[in-house]
Amino acid sequence: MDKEEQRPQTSPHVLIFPLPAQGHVNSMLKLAELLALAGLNLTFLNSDFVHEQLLRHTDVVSRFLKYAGFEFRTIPDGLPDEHPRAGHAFMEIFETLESITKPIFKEMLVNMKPRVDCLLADGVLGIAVDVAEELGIPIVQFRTISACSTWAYFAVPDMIQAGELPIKGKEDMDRLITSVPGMETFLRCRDLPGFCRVMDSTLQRISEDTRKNFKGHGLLLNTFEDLEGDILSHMRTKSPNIYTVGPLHLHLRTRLCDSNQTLFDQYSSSFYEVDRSCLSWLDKQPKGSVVYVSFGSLTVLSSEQVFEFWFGLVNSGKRFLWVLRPGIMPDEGKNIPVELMEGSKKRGCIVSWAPQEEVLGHGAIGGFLTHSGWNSTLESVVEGVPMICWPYFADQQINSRFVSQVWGLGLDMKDLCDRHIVEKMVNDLMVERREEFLKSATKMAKLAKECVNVGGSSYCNLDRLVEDIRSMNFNLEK
Ligand SMILES: O=c1ccn([C@@H]2O[C@H](COP(=O)(O)OP(=O)(O)O[C@H]3O[C@H](CO)[C@@H](O)[C@H](O)[C@H]3O)[C@@H](O)[C@H]2O)c(=O)[nH]1
Repeated sequence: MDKEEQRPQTSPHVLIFPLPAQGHVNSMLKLAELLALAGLNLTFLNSDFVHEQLLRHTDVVSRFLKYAGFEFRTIPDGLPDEHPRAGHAFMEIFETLESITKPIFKEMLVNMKPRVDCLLADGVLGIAVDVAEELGIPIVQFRTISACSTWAYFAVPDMIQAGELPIKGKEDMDRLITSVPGMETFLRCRDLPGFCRVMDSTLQRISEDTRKNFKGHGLLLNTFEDLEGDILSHMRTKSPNIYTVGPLHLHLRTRLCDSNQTLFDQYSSSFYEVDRSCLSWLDKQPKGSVVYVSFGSLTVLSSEQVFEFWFGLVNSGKRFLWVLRPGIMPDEGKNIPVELMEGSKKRGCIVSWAPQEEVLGHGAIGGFLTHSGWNSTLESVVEGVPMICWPYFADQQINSRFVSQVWGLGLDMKDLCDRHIVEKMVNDLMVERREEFLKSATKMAKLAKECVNVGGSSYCNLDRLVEDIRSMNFNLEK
């Protein structure tokens, strides 16, 4: 029996289309599994490149076989195989998605059987919105970033109109931005993404795509009301139909446990080989003593930057577990100073990719030095781990401001990359201000759990989304 015959006939068919990037595919796969558990028929559309990584490094494809109504399909992202798909070069994908992927996607949708009843597309895929509109298919968009970042992106035209953008140069960085409702008192120029610093086509595209997010049948966010309720209330004045369903990884874990499914910690959607040896190393470290360091899947660092972090970590005298992903440092080749090698041997563990969710949940972890990608931020929030933020690009700049200024969950290093600052911040996080950060982090972790439990806001919103998709009745006044 092929997949088409296995699909429950009474359920609608939803096509899920993520941006082909680790941070996007991770959360959309989790959402997909939640929807599969709810019995919807789903097609998950990966780029050929991403699908190959998943096949190589995970069992995710076989894992989804158990859902009768689930199918993976693939599509080219238009980039050559050897493209790094990281750092600022990643942005080139938006051009090839438009020129190469879009027409293929349209034809795929026209011919897909059974017919697609609803498109659940990544909110940065303007191409999906265009095609859905052209073919008259209902679309729910999913922004994989925080509500606060989405809201700041939405306000870009207002910032321009108010003369607050463009930023005039380095001396302008501490100026307060006052035209983003809800952030008037603390959002500075330096908290805006790099693309706001130069008025180019990226800024225009991101701003236009974000405006489109508020025009579909619904906007889905991987966040929870207790974390971002204030900003969400501003957003709801522009788009009443917002579903907050996060933290998705915790939500999925909870619902899988409820339905007695496979343990979540054995489930990876990594594009890299996961090195689980760091878990045995963590087992040998004292409780709360280790700083976990990871900059996600897209950050690119110079060897100078790597050495500044490394010296800062070693000089802090604290234990550390550091993920140095393949390709994170394209200019590697500099000799590593002896004191770094020795300091790392004594107190460090370096791996090329870690089982991050499990690492953050390990009792030995006391803090997280992060690039403030939204998944990493949420994973830290869920485990009650305080953060030092070193935002690299895009939404990360805003997330890090909220972590330090609004939620009190850690420190924001912003544009600084200096061994003395790293050392001081590690000491502040792990010793001097430890109690203060732990208190807020523990409280927020508890609220996150409540949101995804039966009756919690994210739990109810997911049920509402499934119901709305089933009835194809997106009440925009809800
Ligand atoms: O060794 C590692 C390192 C990371 N991860 C996972 O990889 C994901 C990384 O996601 P994220 O923290 O969001 O960072 P990026 O990979 O940089 O994500 C991109 O996508 C995010 C969601 O849209 C944005 O917030 C970021 O700015 C953008 O760079 C997380 O789920 C981590 O658990 C691992 O499993 N092992």
